[in-house]
Order: sequence, then C-alpha cells, then structure tokens
Amino acid sequence: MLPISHCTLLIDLPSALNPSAISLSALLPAVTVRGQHGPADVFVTSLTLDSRQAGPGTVFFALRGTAADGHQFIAKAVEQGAAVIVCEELPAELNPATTHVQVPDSAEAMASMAAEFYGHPSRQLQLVGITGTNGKTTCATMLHKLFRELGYHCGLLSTVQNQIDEEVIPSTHTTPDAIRLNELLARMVKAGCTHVFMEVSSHAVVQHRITGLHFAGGIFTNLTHDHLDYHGTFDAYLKAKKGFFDQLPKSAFALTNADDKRGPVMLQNVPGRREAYSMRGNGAFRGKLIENAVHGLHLEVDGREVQFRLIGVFNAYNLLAIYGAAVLLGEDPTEVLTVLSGLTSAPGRFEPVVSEKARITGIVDYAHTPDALENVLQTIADIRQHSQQVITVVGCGGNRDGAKRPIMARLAAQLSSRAVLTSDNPRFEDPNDILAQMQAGVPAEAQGKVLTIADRREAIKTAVALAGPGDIVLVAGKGHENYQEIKGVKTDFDDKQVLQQMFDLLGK
Ligand SMILES: CC(=O)N[C@H]1[C@@H](OP(=O)(O)OP(=O)(O)OC[C@H]2O[C@@H](n3ccc(=O)[nH]c3=O)[C@H](O)[C@@H]2O)O[C@H](CO)[C@@H](O)[C@@H]1O[C@H](C)C(=O)N[C@@H](C)C(=O)N[C@H](CCC(=O)O)C(=O)O
Ligand SMILES: Nc1ncnc2c1ncn2[C@@H]1O[C@H](COP(=O)(O)OP(=O)(O)OP(=O)(O)O)[C@@H](O)[C@H]1O
Ligand SMILES: N[C@H](CCC[C@H](N)C(=O)O)C(=O)O
Ligand SMILES: [Mg+2]
Repeated sequence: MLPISHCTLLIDLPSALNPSAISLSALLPAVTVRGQHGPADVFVTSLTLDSRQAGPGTVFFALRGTAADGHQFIAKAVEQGAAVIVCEELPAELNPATTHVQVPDSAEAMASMAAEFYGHPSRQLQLVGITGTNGKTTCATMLHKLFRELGYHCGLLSTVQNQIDEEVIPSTHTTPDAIRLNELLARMVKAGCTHVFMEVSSHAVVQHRITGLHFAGGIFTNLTHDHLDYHGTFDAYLKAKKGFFDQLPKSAFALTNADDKRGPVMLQNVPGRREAYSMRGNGAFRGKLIENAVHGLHLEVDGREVQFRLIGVFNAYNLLAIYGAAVLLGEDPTEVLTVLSGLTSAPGRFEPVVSEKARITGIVDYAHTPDALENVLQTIADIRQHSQQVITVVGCGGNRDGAKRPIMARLAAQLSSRAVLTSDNPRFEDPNDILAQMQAGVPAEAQGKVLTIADRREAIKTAVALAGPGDIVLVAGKGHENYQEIKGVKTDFDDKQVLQQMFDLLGK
C-alpha cells in the first residue's frame, strides 16, 4: 500500500491540465479528417456539444442525437462566434471566419479531441470501468470507498454522484459525455488522484463517450433486460457492453462474472489479462455463500471466511468483483477483505428506514429492472420470517424501455404479499398509460393483491398503512434519487424521507 504522500509524488502534471488555449492542429492528430475548410492554427479555449454554449474560441461538435441533429445548430454556433465546427456534413455555406472540420463520426472525433484537449488524463490514472445491467454503482462506489480506506486519493464517476476524494460533484448521467468526462478526469489528476472508478453505461459506449480513454481495467457485472428501447435488440445491447471490453488496451485487466451467461463472451477479444469471479468455483476469484442474513452476508472468499455488511446473494457477486479488481490492481487480498467487510453500500441500495415503534422495516432500493427487482424480492424472501408480510411499492420510468413494465409488475405481484403500482419519473408519458402497461402483466390470480395509485406519495402512504408489526415495506426503483420527473420538471421527492414521513404521519 502506498501512503498518500507517496502517491502524490508519482504524479507529474502537464500544463495541459488547464488548457486555456491550444491550437486546433494539436487536437487533430488522432482524428480521421475528411476535409478541412479554414486554418488549423486557430486557438481553441473550450469544447462544446451544445450550440447554446458556443462562443469565441469554442469548438462546436455537431452530433446526431436521438431527438435532434446537431447539424441544425451549426449556423447558431457560427453566429455566436465559434472558432471551429466539427461535423459530418458541411453546411451549404461556409463562414470564412470559422474553421470547419469534416469527419466521418462527430462523436468519435469529439472524444479524441477532448482527451487531447485535457492532456489525456486517463493515461495518468489507474482508471477502472464497470459495465453491466446492474451493480455498476454499487461496485464503483465501494471500490472508491475501499481505495480511500487503503490510503489513496481517488475519483468516482457514478449515477449517484461524482467524487474527488470526499468532494462531491453532482452527476447528471451514469457516464458523462466525453468533454465533461475528460474535464473531470483532469481535475482528478490535478487533485493528486491515482485511481478512478467509473461506471460505463451502454449508452456511453455507443455514443463514444469513453472513446480515447486509457483504462487500467474493466469489470463486467451481469447482463439482463434493460434499455431495449435504445438499443433495439438484446444482441445490440450485449454488443454495446462488449464494445467496452473490445477497446481495452493490452496492459489492462478484464474481470468478468463467470456465472453470468454473457460473462465469458465479454473476454473474447480482450488483448490483455483475462480473469473471472464466480460463486460456482469457475474463476480466479471464488466465493461461497455461508449465510445470507438480515445482518449481512457471511462468505468464504478465496478460502477466507468473511462477514460483510451488504445483504443478498447479488451483492456477493458485487463484493467478489470489487475484491478481484482490487487484487488485480496490486492490493493485498487480506487487507482488501478486512476493509471491505466494514463497508456499507452505495446510497439508496437496499437502504433500511426502520420504524422501531411499529416494528416495520422499510427498504429503499434502486431496483428498476426486472432482474434487480426479482433479486431484491428474493433477498427479502431469504431473510424474512414466515409471519412477515412484504408490501412492495414500484413503478416504471417514462420514456424508457416499455417492455420492462409488465414483467416488473408481475414480479412485484408474485413475490410480495401486496403490491402497490405507482409512478417512477413518468417524464413525458401519461402515468396512467405506464400503469396500464404494468397492470397487463399481473396474472389473474394475483390481481387481488395489487393496488394501483399513480401518486407515489399516496402509494407509499397506503403501503405503510397496510403494514403491521414485523412487516417489510419495499420501495423500489428510485433509490438515491431525490426528485420525481414529470413533463421535464423535477420536483423534490425522496423515497427515504417520504417513508419516514408516513411512519410519523400514521403514528407507526
Ligand atoms: C438517449 C441519450 O443518451 N441521450 C443523450 C444524448 O441526447 P440526444 O441524443 O437526445 O440529443 P438531442 O437532443 O437529440 O440533440 C442532439 C445534439 O444537438 C445538440 N443541440 C440541441 C439543441 C440546441 O439548441 N443546440 C444543440 O447544439 C445537443 O447538445 C446534442 O449534442 O446526448 C445528450 C448530450 O450528451 C445527453 O444529455 C442525452 O442524455 C439524455 C438526457 C438521457 O436521458 N440519457 C440517458 C438515457 C442515458 O444516457 N443513460 C445512460 C445509462 C443509464 C444507466 O443505465 O445507468 C447514462 O450514461 O446516463
Ligand atoms: N450484481 C447485481 N445483480 C443483480 N442486481 C443487482 C446487482 N447489484 C445491484 N443490483 C440491484 O440493482 C439495483 C441497482 O444497482 P446499482 O445502482 O449498483 O446498478 P447500476 O448498474 O449502477 O444501475 P444503473 O444502470 O441505473 O446505473 C440495486 O438497487 C439492486 O436492486
Ligand atoms: N439509469 C436508468 C435509471 C432508471 C431509474 C428509474 N428511477 C427511472 O427513472 O426510470 C435510466 O436512466 O434508465
Ligand atoms: Mg449506476
């Protein structure tokens, strides 16, 4: 283990960390350029993908989006004084005051140029990416906590928040866009970070948000149903996740889940070290379940018995992935397990909100996919006593994969004593349409157990009202989120707070 003072000495920061001005020509070496119209020796002071942020000294990247085509906004960016336009198709008229660079893929060019602009911060860090349908935030957050405890300065890029050591920087995406990403990594380098743990979403891979980054390692958690609205097919979703592993450098390790059906395929084209973790004895990092109880998991990890604070067999996989990655990064296995055993999970992941008075256990969890919901309900079934009822409150996000809706409602109905279907960020959809699609999945014999209440506060209130002494109320889908998003407006809403308020209001 390196003491922090020693770690900071290892970092020799280039001037590029604060690239107040850099010549366009210096940003282009890694970019395939189809045509350049205007000088390359213009000075660039910022990069943007949003015409509204463009101004003198800016490079504006025209990206083809899902809702709009950035090429429509080139004129606006030029009007605002942008120094450079990077685009796939040139506008009919070229303003001579602006250099236009034509490329085959603007998103790819943006990622390469952003890495160059910020001085390739990823090359100065041990950057570890985590991909998979579920468990990314849990693994990234706990790796960050672990390496902090081991004495390192480190960064975190996650759904919940970004962090530089203990400094919290709000996050808008699971994986930020390439400009923001490189900017954050450069700040982390500047702050003396040696390690960064980041989530790699499938959207990020497809949209080239991670192109040009130098990873020290990649971790795969699992692949189940999500985001089919965006990727179209499960195969395309799998390819997106695999795209991350395919681009790892030879120096990087790739750590996969050997027990997941898609685990081995992730390693297929990996040029460097290939490793696996398993609860079935199939990898270098092996775990065995001794007990999954309300006070935590008791596991055997590589022959050592360890008690952890996390609950649920799915978390045994997360713990093995974290342990394996830490060992592959050169840490001592015993020290890793000692620290890991004391750590708690990420916010909003199986987080209890307990009413001592009424003896009701509330659990707030971010399960927003069928697999996650099933795992969490199965975990509750494993740890509960037979006399306890489980009342589940769950909704499905608007403008997201609609195919998840009937499945999640069916699981909630079948695996709970009672289920209350409700809203979870309806976004631009009608909440009642989403609920109707959810209800369609509830089997006839389970209809009697299910209530539908669109207002999430009322739904939680009803679940608490239905709960008696000893019962468990699971509020799923929003976890750490502190808002409800309706028609583009986010209003304050925090499941943990609302649960507590309902215990108080109902005198429970
Ligand atoms: C589906 C998706 O990934 N959308 C992302 C995408 O937006 P988009 O393609 O819809 O953009 P658009 O509105 O069509 O606009 C196209 C381009 O025109 C530009 N524009 C637009 C208007 C204007 O006046 N001027 C202008 O220049 C936009 O900046 C954009 O570059 O590019 C934007 C800029 O990077 C992202 O903010 C946006 O994320 C949206 C908000 C989003 O909700 N994304 C989610 C689905 C997402 O990315 N999730 C993943 C995974 C979640 C997980 O499983 O954890 C994540 O990594 O967060
Ligand atoms: N390894 C796992 N396997 C299956 N389900 C899991 C696993 N880890 C966590 N979960 C479930 O998935 C939920 C989300 O976990 P987490 O936030 O760690 O995943 P994520 O991959 O970051 O999700 P997102 O795609 O939204 O960023 C948890 O609240 C839990 O219900
Ligand atoms: N990363 C996921 C999070 C979903 C969380 C859920 N609360 C919702 O809003 O659907 C997404 O953006 O699809
Ligand atoms: Mg996440």
